[in-house]
Amino acid sequence: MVKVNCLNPIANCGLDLLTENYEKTDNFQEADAVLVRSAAMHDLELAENLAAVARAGAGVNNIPLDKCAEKGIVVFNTPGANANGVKELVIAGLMMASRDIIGGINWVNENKSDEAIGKTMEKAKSKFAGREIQGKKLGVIGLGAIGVLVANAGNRLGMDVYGCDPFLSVEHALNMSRDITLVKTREEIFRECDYITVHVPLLDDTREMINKDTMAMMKDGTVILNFARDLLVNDDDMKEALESGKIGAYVTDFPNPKTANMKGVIATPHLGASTAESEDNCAIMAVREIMDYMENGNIKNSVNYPACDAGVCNTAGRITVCHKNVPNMLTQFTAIFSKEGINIENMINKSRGEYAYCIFDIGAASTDHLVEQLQDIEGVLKVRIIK
Ligand SMILES: NC(=O)c1ccc[n+]([C@@H]2O[C@H](COP(=O)([O-])OP(=O)(O)OC[C@H]3O[C@@H](n4cnc5c(N)ncnc54)[C@H](O)[C@@H]3O)[C@@H](O)[C@H]2O)c1
Ligand SMILES: O=C(O)CC[C@@H](O)C(=O)O
Repeated sequence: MVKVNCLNPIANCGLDLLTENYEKTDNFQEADAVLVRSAAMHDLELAENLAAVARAGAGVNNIPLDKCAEKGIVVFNTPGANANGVKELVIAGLMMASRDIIGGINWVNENKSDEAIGKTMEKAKSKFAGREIQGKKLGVIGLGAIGVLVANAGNRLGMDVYGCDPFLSVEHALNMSRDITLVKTREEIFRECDYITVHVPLLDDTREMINKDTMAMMKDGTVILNFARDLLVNDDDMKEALESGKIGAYVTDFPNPKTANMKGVIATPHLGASTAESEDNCAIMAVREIMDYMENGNIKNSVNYPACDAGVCNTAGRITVCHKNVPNMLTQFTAIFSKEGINIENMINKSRGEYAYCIFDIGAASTDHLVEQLQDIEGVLKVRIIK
């Protein structure tokens, strides 16, 4: 029985895929697999039995990826599964920053008892006048699942769209409208655009990419949209830029104690992926990834181990090994099978940075004795019997 712990609520349509071989547990420490959304995992103790963590979403900065890799715990995410939900909220953000929709709605609420509201509003409305986005320049930093959808939507809304992504994948490039101008550096976006939206993961290279120096390059009144992570922006510098008018508005899905109370900020409470469709897509993808890993040892969409797919095992046994990507590991593994007189019928070994993963399909049923010997090799992080 595989024990699954959910650190956040996960949509039922995903959990319903779990068969009778799986059991939900409220105890994180006894889980073999964990499903998580935004819960912070950095301070959690990782038990020996934990084999997999699936993030029902894109960002994995709430998960200690290296600590997991070091313990042979494979971490998955669900690329693209919530991208449309975020894109739609970004478009709402573009509109809210351009037309004073919020000021207007607040005015109606404040004046809802006015019998003559139909007349008074005609006088009041000039306070809430805005500008149109058509013909304005939109800069998209990060052209991944979300960035490409935002760039294409901006283009369809008549915006002049610039995009930047030093690691642009072929898949995303193929999905991008040819009307979008690709630039090499984010500085070109900072200098050119009226609206700048960031869709990058939070990494050392992207942390506080919107700061005093980069905002100094921007046109006066530039609108910044941040539906990625709050730490991509230096909040103190943003406050100064909003006060001086350098930045016209800061739209963020990640308010914190500083920005929640900052003049010029339009904030939503991390709502980007909070749609029934996104939650369902993420839950289904995350559960399928966990099931394929637990049942077959296959890895798809991992963020700390290489992709590895051996299909369903049709030999007598299958053993998987998470290990350090260092010389001489395979020789030591195969020596053990050879000593036990077991034929390796199929074998896949893949590496990713410091870590590697091996699937052995063997001609005999796997035994605890085999696992113990493999586990004793220096550099081996986790060994699992699949069959
Ligand atoms: N508001 C929400 O609810 C919500 C929902 C989903 C994702 N997110 C955030 O949005 C981020 C992007 O999500 P996604 O699904 O598009 O992920 P993704 O992995 O598909 O795309 C990220 C893109 O950023 C690019 N990138 C990395 N470093 C870069 C750099 N220095 N400069 C420019 N581009 C760089 C990558 O090449 C990739 O194409 C996530 O990491 C997450 O933090 C927020
Ligand atoms: O799970 C959520 O609600 C948000 C997910 C989002 O931040 C992500 O990175 O995918």
